[in-house]
Amino acid sequence: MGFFQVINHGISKTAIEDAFVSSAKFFDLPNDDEEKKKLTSNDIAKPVRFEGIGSSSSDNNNDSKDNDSKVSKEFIKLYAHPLQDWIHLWPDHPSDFREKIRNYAMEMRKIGIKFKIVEAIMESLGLSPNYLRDKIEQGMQILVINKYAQCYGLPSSSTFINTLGAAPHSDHSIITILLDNTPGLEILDHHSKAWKALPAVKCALTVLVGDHLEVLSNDIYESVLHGVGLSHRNSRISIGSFQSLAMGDMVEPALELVDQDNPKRYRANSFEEYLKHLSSKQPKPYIESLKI
Ligand SMILES: O=C(O)CCC(=O)C(=O)O
Ligand SMILES: [Fe+2]
Repeated sequence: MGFFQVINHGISKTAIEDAFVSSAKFFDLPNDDEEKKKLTSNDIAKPVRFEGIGSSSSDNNNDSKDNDSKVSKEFIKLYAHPLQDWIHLWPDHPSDFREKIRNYAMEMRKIGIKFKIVEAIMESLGLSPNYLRDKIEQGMQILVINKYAQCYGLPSSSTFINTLGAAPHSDHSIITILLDNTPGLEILDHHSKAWKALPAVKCALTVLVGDHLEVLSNDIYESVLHGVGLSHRNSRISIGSFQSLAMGDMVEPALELVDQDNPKRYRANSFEEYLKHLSSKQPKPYIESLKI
């Protein structure tokens, strides 16, 4: 279905809790706070940027204009690898933001790349566990911290079809590792074509298949359409760690997965190209634009 959940991952509870507390403190700063004002931008190419509630751009490639107008979330996007290139651009208050978010980013990188997740995915495809290892290690990591507004007066069964937190989209990444402080993510089940709420497993990491994994696996893995509804119960914070190759590195179907019966289904493309696609505001989802 394009995602899996990981438990017993060994990431310290403190690192996770600290990242959520520090993120909440950032979002709680008043909107005319200097730091927020300085980082506010809807230029998607910016390595660090904040967007407050009600703005009209989005980092998701197939949020439609109609959906955008209803979206009720704010977020901060942070390039996070190589850390030393970016951390000085991150907010420096709340005073512990850089430290706590850096720790979190490093934990996500460790579990995603240095340990088993990417390796296991490569192995499951019949590729060497080290496939693209160096490129992935030197690749990009982007953190997106989202805060969804609490929405009073909603029926408890409301879904994002009615009231959007994040419009349906797939991520551009190879994988995205997500954590949230309250449930809300829904995914489209390819088989039944129904939207389903993700199982709420305490402390589980949710790993989403991104477009670039669909490409490199030549359609064995399919990236997952996902979105977020708003809750009447409480506001929600989620932190996604997007793992990709470097900006200009080309991603294409692994040659080992291409033969006469399984021709190449996608053209080679890069993260840089994805950004261009986003800025062009084409309605076509990025992954569709890559299909041969
Ligand atoms: O908030 C979530 O659970 C999902 C966020 C998301 O899909 C994204 O930032 O790309
Ligand atoms: Fe996403």
